[in-house]
Parts: sequence; structure tokens; C-alpha cells
Amino acid sequence: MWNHQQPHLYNNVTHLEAEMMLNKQFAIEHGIPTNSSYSVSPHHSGVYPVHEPLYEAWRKVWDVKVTSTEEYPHLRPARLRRGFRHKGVMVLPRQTCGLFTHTLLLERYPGGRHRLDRSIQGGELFQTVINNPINVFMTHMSNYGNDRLALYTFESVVKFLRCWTNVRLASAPPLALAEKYFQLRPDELNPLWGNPCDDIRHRRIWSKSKWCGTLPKVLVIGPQKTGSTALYTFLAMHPSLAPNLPSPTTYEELQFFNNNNYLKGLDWYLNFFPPSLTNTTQITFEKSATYFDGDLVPRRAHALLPNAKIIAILISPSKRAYSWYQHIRSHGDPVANNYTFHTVITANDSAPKPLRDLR
Ligand SMILES: Nc1ncnc2c1ncn2[C@@H]1O[C@H](COP(=O)(O)OS(=O)(=O)O)[C@@H](OP(=O)(O)O)[C@H]1O
Repeated sequence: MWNHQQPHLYNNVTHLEAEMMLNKQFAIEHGIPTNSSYSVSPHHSGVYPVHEPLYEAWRKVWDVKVTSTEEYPHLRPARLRRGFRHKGVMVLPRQTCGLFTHTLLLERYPGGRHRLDRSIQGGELFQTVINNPINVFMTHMSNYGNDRLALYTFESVVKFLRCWTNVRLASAPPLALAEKYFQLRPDELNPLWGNPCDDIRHRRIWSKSKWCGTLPKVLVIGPQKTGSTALYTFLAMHPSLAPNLPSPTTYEELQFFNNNNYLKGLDWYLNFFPPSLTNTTQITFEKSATYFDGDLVPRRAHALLPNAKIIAILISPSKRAYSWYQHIRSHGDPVANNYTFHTVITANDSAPKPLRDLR
């Protein structure tokens, strides 16, 4: 960013884009390459917790496809950092090398030179490289000047690794590195959104115009056809309770945790819980009957709302099955329309596949 500005301070994407254009023009005028597909953000701002305007402006101005951060899911422990992909940008976990803006000179290295050498010779930096198949490090430009600590540190750790291990070291440009990373860790591609307000570092790099206070404290998870809409309506009538704003497509249900709405990001979900939604004594809740049998729901809901109370409704399975049968008939399901309820529930294993599936 121009002037080392933090993207989360910009809520207006046009303004953000204009600032980024200044960077780009500067780079072009000075022959600095602009086609690496890689960019980082000052102080990790906007990368995680995700600030949507940053992702939008990055793609538009720079065609950024890869970035890295130490913040996902949290700064420490480093070995638990992961990657994810959001809006076409692959976010790699970034490791820490121990060189910061205040460590420009070897004699001023916190704890003395032997501390840095210890980190290189079997200590933290060495362990980091050994324990992560792909490492992304970053240090400040000034560490390449002054005492050249960056060069010293990385040359030394590479020498040490070559001397004492059989690890094969290779480097690759950002895009190839990111593609390799997600080939190795395809399970990480989909993000897991945590609650930015639970983490002081994350709160600092989160837009002031965002909020967590109104996130639901209660989730009604269904299952479908158990009277969940009736319960939602009754709860919404209670003066101490406040439901989310309705969705234009799925009405009272947001269906965030169980399907691709989740990939739209946390801001998408938060917009259904604006600060104006509740007064100070009200408890917000959300009801999506599809949460009950969504494989991904427990992990996702726990990551964002670890303290939420969960309400599940249990009714007679036969009543539920009959209600479901009527539900899909009314939605034009060809199998349900061709077979009676009795035929469906008594279908044996030699029945046609569509019938067995419906059963
Ligand atoms: N209090 C109470 N007790 C038991 N059953 C009730 C109750 N209130 C509503 N219902 C019945 O629940 C059915 C609709 O359930 P849902 O709202 O969960 O359906 S959905 O999944 O949101 O489509 C729907 O069932 P069917 O009428 O058989 O389709 C409702 O009539």
C-alpha cells in the first residue's frame, strides 16, 4: 500500500484502488516488476480477518493471486498456521524469521548475537524450516542493508541445513509455490472463519465499522420439517430475542455454515446482524434447519461462535418423514410424485435406485 497504509482503514473500495494505483504507477516508473501475482499487506491488515475491499482491489489493480500471513488462524503457535483461498486469492501461511524493524544491527539483536545464531543452529528458525514443507519468510528492506542481517540469517540457516540434514531445499516463485502448497494441503483451501473479536491482534487490524456484538448467541439447527419455522416465529416474537435480518433468497434462513454462503466470507454473514438489530438486552439468534445434518457445520459454527447455545428439535421420525415427502412433492420432485409415501418407505434394496435414494 502507498505510504504503508493499512487496507482495513479503507471501507471504500474505490478509494483503496486509487491508493493502490499510486503504488503501481510508482513501480512502473521505476522499473520495479509488477507481474509476480504476489502481494503482502502492511501488518497483515485486511488479509485475515478478511477485509473484502482489499481482495477486490488487489484482484483489480494488481491481479494478485497469492499472498501470505502469520495471522491465520492466529500468530502462534507457528506450526499451526494454515493457508486458505478467498475470492481467487491463495493465502499462504507465513513463517517468522526473527528479524524485525528494530533488529537492524547485529550488536543490537535482542538477547545478543548468540541468540540469533542459536535460532539458526538448531533453534527456532532451523526447526521452522524442518517442520514446514513450504516456508514463506519476510523481512524488512532495511535488513538487507545495514548489517545485512537477512542475508546472514538465511545464508547461515541454509548452510546449517545442508551440513546437518538431508533436507532437499528448493525455491519457487509465489504462484508455483501456492499451487504446490494446496496440492499438498487441499483440505486447507476452504477457510475456517474465527471470531475476530476473540483475538486482540485481529481486532487491531479489523475495520472499525465492523462488529461482533450482534453475532448470534443461539443457533436453531433444525432438522428440516420439525416445526423449526414455527419455533423461529415464536422466538422472534419474544422481546428479549432478535433474529437475523432475512435473506433475499432463503428468507429467514441464512444457511451460512452448511453451504457455499460460507465462502462469501464473514462480512456477508455479519451484514445480517447489523448493530441496529438489537437493543442492549436482546439476544440474537439464527435458525437454519439445514445445519442439523451439515457435515461442515459443527467445525465452522464452533470456530465462529464457540459459546453459542444450540437448539435442535426432535419429533417422531415418521411424522418428519411424511412431512419431508410432502415437502419435496410440492417442490416437484419426480420420484416423490411417482410413488406413494408407503411405497417409498417400504422400498427394499432391489427397488430402483432413485426410490432407494429417496427412502
Ligand atoms: N409445534 C409444532 N409441532 C410439530 N410440528 C409442527 C409444529 N409447528 C409446525 N409444525 C410442522 O413442522 C413442519 C414444518 O417444519 P419446518 O418449519 O422445520 O420446515 S422447513 O424445514 O423449514 O421447511 C410442518 O409440517 P407439515 O405440515 O407436516 O409439512 C408444520 O406443520
